[in-house]
Amino acid sequence: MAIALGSNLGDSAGILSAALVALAKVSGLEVQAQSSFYRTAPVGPPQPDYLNACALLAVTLSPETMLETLLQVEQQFGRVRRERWGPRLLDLDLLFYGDRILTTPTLELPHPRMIDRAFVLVPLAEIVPQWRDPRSQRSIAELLHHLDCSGVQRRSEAPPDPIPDP
Ligand SMILES: Nc1ncnc2c1ncn2[C@@H]1O[C@H](COP(=O)(O)OP(=O)(O)OP(=O)(O)O)[C@@H](O)[C@H]1O
Ligand SMILES: Nc1nc2c(c(=O)[nH]1)N=C(CO)CN2
Repeated sequence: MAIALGSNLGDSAGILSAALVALAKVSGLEVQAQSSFYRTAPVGPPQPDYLNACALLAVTLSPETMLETLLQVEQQFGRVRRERWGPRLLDLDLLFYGDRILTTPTLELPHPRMIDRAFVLVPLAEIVPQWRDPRSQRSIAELLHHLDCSGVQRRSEAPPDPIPDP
């Protein structure tokens, strides 16, 4: 499964890195790959630029438990829910879970807005370029073809793949 990370308040690079460390400590969850960090123009109301990234996770947790885990890590980093699409210290979204298509009152998979967001698809293409949207069957490259990527700028190299514990 994959997640998107975003922050546009505080030390965004430190927050995204620390959130990935916090997630890697959750039992039943392994961070398999993470993208570079990207500075991205805000979508929605006027607000500071975001730092965005994506990560690929191997999990034994259900989609619902994963969503709860992401909400807990958001709260750990002091996220206060205010206006929709407004500024935040940390936003974690579940992008997809295998090729499951799911709609419950609290969780929709794949994330319904991810295919319209260059700030999600550009980092995602780095770590899972072969992914296809199970609804439209379109590849990331096909989806990106229709999007304006001019507001998405790479800020850091992806770290090397994690060395497995002995
Ligand atoms: N795939 C998903 N990933 C994360 N949250 C989801 C997903 N599908 C539904 N939700 C629901 O959306 C709720 C609101 O999420 P959030 O506050 O992060 O929205 P947002 O970041 O303002 O906007 P967006 O969802 O467009 O990124 C969550 O509490 C969760 O129940
Ligand atoms: N560039 C960018 N814009 C956004 C982002 C984000 O992560 N990056 N998140 C939002 C709330 O989901 C609203 N707007």
